[in-house]
Amino acid sequence: MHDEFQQRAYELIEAGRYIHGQGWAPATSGNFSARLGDGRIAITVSGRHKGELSLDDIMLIDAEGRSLDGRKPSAETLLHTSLYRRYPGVGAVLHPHTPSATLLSRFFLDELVLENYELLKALPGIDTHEIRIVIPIFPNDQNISRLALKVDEYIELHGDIYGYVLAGHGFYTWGASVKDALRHVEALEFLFDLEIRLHGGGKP
Ligand SMILES: CSCCC(=O)C(=O)COP(=O)(O)O
Ligand SMILES: [Zn+2]
Repeated sequence: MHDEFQQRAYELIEAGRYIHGQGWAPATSGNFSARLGDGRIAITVSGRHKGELSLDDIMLIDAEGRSLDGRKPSAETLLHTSLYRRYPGVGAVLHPHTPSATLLSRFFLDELVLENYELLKALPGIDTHEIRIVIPIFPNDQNISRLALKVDEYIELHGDIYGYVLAGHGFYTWGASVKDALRHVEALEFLFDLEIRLHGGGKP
């Protein structure tokens, strides 16, 4: 019987294999995390290849993002912890570097509106295509704590979001479980791709 850390870690390993297999985490890009019942967070060690993760590539941090084993967690850890802080129901955060999310900011300035897509029903609480959701696009920033603050302030001002894009970088989305978050990755990447094509881009 695996303990909770191992169960979440294996889910992240499997998600990483799938995400990399789709071409959504090239080289060592992307990072993934899952929250445990006691508030600690299992997260990918910084710089690891996300398609070839093993148990040793997943580590534990506290809710503030501090390493609990001396290793270096993802460079983008604070983007994960601020989402867990804001959303108590969130159990997993996934950050892929998909082609469409990376290209999106070349087509849209500071937000993407998604509406009238049946696939929006893959997102939590949505049961009709007759809905309009906004995916904010933030300028990329190497200062992750400043970026995390900017995302948090946006949510405070505009209300809940399903994910966000970092310009020329990738996107973040989350869910109650790793499985839910992965469904949101797939749905959003599909819709980003459609919007790019709709606005004159070829298949990225
Ligand atoms: C080579 S990708 C640059 C860093 C990045 O954007 C990323 O998602 C991976 O960083 P991590 O520290 O989580 O491995
Ligand atoms: Zn990244």
